[in-house]
Amino acid sequence: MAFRSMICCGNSFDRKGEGKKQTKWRIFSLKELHAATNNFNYDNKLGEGRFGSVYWGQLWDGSQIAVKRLKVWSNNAELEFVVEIETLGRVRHKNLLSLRGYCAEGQERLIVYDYMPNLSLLSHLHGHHSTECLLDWNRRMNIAIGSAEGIAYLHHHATPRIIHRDIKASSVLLDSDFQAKVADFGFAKIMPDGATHVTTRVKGSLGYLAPEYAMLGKASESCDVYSFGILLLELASGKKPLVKLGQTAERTITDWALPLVCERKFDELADPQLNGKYVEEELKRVVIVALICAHSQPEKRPTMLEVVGLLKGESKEKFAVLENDKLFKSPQPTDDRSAVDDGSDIISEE
Ligand SMILES: Nc1ncnc2c1ncn2[C@@H]1O[C@H](COP(=O)(O)OP(=O)(O)OP(=O)(O)O)[C@@H](O)[C@H]1O
Repeated sequence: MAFRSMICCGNSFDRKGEGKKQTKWRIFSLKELHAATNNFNYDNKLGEGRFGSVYWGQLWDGSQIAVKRLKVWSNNAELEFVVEIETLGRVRHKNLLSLRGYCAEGQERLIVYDYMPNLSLLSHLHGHHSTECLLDWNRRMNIAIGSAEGIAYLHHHATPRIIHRDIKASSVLLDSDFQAKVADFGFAKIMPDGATHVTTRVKGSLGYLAPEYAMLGKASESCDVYSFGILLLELASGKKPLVKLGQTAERTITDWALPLVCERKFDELADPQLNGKYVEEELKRVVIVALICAHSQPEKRPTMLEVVGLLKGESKEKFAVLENDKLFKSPQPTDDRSAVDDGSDIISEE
């Protein structure tokens, strides 16, 4: 199927502008989704997550969709599913992936989204598209600010407020203009316990979990801020949240980045794929904000609204204070080194 290679580098791909026009929220029939996805054909499969598989599809009007077919559900949870999905469906922001609708027939639970032609940040940083180097510094900055704005909207403007709980590179999708669309918000909450491979208390992903969330299982906005900090470091450096140290050992991306920041070696933090083409001031801003977001003490982390201002360079005085935080003074006091231990050893990958 041709769509697999249809990576989109500019405006021209989205001929009809489907990605931009506001689509009406509605209920889909199973029959319609079968037709759109060629009966959930393997060739249409975009990928598989913990909660189910995602398929590319095309509706009768030509618009492209992504259909998430959930794995585990039971007949009697239909009402719960519909109520939660209807709530999420009302959340609209330019940097959030809108839900177009859903289908709940028999045991089937499906969620329909707009298809994002440039796929996820993960695929550009570490996956299929990482060698194509489509993420120049300007795009990365836009993605950083856009995704921060999307999450800030969930925390501060959505009613009820939404804690994402699973911010990571694969949850940030990219539209035809490489604008960030944060996906899967509120999703960890609506899935019944047992449908994920992590513990039933903690529904996040390895390497991105705030230490207090990993240990106590209590989600809050500041846990999202922590995960966002990890995502920012990943975006700037091209490194994974857990950096390999030989065959078995791993260290967290914050453990790797913090000493470099203390020694002001910002050039060593930049993704080599950028070939030195980045704006130094912005890189420094992203990395410092990232490490403050990933502070071990939740009360030291900024809010997402503050993060937006900092990334945009609007809060110069606040940034000057952060830059001189004791976290960035070399040598590292033991307390602050633990800032970067995400406590992820309590979660198994299986
Ligand atoms: N709207 C979309 N447009 C394009 N690709 C999508 C869309 N939604 C999901 N995908 C892709 O489908 C794949 C599976 O997504 P899914 O959200 O189920 O899992 P995940 O986020 O990769 O992992 P997990 O859910 O386990 O945390 C990913 O590669 C994702 O990039």
